[in-house]
Amino acid sequence: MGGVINVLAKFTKEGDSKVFISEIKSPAFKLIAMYIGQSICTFFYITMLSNLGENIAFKMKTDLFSSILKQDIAFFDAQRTGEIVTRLTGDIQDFKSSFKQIISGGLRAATQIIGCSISLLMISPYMTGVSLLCIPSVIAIGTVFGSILRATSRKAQAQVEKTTAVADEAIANIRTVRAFAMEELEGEMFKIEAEKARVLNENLGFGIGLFQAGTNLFLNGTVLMTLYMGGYLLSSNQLSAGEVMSFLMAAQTIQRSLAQVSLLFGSVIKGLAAGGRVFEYIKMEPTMPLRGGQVIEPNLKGSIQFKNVTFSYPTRKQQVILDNFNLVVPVGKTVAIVGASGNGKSTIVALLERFYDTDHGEILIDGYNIRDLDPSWLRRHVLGLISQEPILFGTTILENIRYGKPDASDEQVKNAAKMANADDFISNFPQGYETMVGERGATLSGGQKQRIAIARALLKEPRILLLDEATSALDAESEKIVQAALDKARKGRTVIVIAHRLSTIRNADVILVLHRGKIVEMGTHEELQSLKGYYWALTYQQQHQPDAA
Ligand SMILES: Nc1ncnc2c1ncn2[C@@H]1O[C@H](COP(=O)(O)OP(=O)(O)OP(=O)(O)O)[C@@H](O)[C@H]1O
Repeated sequence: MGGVINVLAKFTKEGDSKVFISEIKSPAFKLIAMYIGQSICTFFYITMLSNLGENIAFKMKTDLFSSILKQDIAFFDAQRTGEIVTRLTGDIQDFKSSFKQIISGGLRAATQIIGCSISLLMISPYMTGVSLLCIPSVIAIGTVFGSILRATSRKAQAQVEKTTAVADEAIANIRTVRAFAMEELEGEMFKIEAEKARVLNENLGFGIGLFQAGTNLFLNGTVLMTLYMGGYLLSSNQLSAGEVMSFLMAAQTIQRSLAQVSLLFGSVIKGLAAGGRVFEYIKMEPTMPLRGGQVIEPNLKGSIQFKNVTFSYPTRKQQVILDNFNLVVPVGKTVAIVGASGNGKSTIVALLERFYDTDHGEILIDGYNIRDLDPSWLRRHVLGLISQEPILFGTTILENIRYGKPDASDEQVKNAAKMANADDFISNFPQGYETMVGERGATLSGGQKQRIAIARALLKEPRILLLDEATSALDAESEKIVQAALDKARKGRTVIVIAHRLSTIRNADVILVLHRGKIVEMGTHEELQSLKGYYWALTYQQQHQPDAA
């Protein structure tokens, strides 16, 4: 009452009203300033945390993708696309969310624990020592539990990867799934894998729940112990009531913060496992780098030699595909390779492209061992591969052809299309070269896709053309048009043709018959016919069909 009277008395004196108002205003202003300050800090804190998380995720994503693109073809033989894509998407997302949660929750908890521990120490070092005894125990339990749960988390994420791979394959091959009426079975297969992932994730949740419950019990026990000890120290006059109260308040804040830390435990587990999976791929070094090695200027001429080549695929080492294989293709000549299915014809092309390295022997182009040449340069400037199933990208025809030479002008693209007998049908589309081809070229016929693929390969003006069953998937009519395009493309180039159809192989300079990784016959069509051996047997049926040749 006296205070109020004193304040009112101040009013009576002229000029003192300003002092009074400033006394009232000053705390209010401080409070408002504090609130504004807090909002600004919150804004910066959230924005910065979000930026940090996004930048880390961006860096991981780009590093991971470029690392994946660099990997040996053998890596892709062993992994399913869906599994690889899960690491790029799901794992990085998990890592990012865990990272943000750990930083935001962890920072708050850590500052509270440190601040309150200092207050506790100042009030009673003895009681502090006893109360904080629990922390090392929580850390010890957390470490043991953590390693067990991290393994479970990795298993769960690997299972999610498998589940995605099943879905990815079914969606990518939806026409085959539909044609075989396998929708229900695919759905069932997905369910089985998803079920396994659910169980593993539930186990993980169970483990995390157990850890959190145990930690909470432990922490609450510590608060009880503090109460008991505080009562004892109060009754023996070693601490005042105020000190005990302050101690309890600070101890409870620590307890709440530690409970918060234990809640973050799940995120730490998930984040570490997801990060581990991402870095496993980022750190992986391919055995065959994309770049590095000799670049021959102006260009190679294109003679090819396989010298005592022995090769097995890395994923199936016990099966020898080429055994001491020898082959010479002079510059500008066309060599056709025939043989029953599975005899290693496509393997020869894969080795020339350096998708794999030979186990023994060497492959030479113009006398240069291809291991000494820059692989990217070799693929971009020397070799042109056209395979049975041309893969186009879901963009325009123009961009698909330009894929062969990214800096090619529209005119060069058009010329390549003309050489591939593709310009006519492209120009007949309402949007011409700007026509979108759909995913993997789904909106084009087989013959049209193949001619775009030929144009794409011709655009880079390769010295060597590798035609791996380039016309096998086409009907007789489309085959004729594509074959005419290929005949034009062959001129002035060294060509290796792998084919079953007589019409494709009979004009080759030399025909080789491959049997179990070895050349068993070699000669022109007429020479091999007269031998009445493997070649004759392979082509017999076609010769007796009127439209085959
Ligand atoms: N990526 C791979 N990983 C493991 N083995 C493979 C791989 N590609 C092919 N093979 C195996 O290598 C052998 C030769 O295959 P290749 O494709 O070279 O035969 P091909 O003569 O071209 O057959 P086709 O005429 O049927 O195309 C086959 O037994 C095949 O199963």
